[in-house]
Amino acid sequence: MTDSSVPTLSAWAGGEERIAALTARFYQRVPADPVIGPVFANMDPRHAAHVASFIAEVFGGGTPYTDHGGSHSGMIARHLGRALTETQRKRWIELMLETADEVGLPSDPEFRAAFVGYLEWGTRIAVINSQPGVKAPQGNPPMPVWGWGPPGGPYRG
Ligand code: HEM
Repeated sequence: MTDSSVPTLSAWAGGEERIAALTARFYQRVPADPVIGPVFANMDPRHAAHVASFIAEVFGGGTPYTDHGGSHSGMIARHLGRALTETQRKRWIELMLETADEVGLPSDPEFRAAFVGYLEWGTRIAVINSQPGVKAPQGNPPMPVWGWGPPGGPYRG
């Protein structure tokens, strides 16, 4: 049984709109970044919005990504063959966390622990899937689901 008085990570962050503000600013900053700028040289103009709806869905904010035809396997497919490096992964996270501060995402310990945990997990999965020879997933793997984790709920002082 889930406790309905505990907000989802998406709701705590401010919903898909706030997550979209985060990704919009992040991908605005990306082109000027010497480490990850080149990785996104041919970025789709809707990329930031797609990543926002993906994260909102993973964070319990409804199904905006799958409602628009997205799937976990589709997301994985976008990373295949890119041979992402650990240096690029680390810079992606660093820039994302700087941007989270810049756009004022909640900074309480509970939210940030869950957020960083997801970014660590998600970026490592992206790097693994991007290595040469990794094939597209079979079938239709479910969307990941991320919650509050060990802290167990939002910061209440
Ligand atoms: C939690 C971590 C991550 C998430 C949730 C994520 C999510 C996504 C999603 C949803 C797409 C598909 C977007 C679309 O359909 O337009 C995508 C594409 C892509 N991702 Fe990621 N990603 C993550 C990590 C990374 C990292 C660490 C890198 C590289 C350092 C990366 C590089 C890319 C690139 C280059 C594309 C294709 C962009 C384009 O050309 O339009 N991703 N990602």
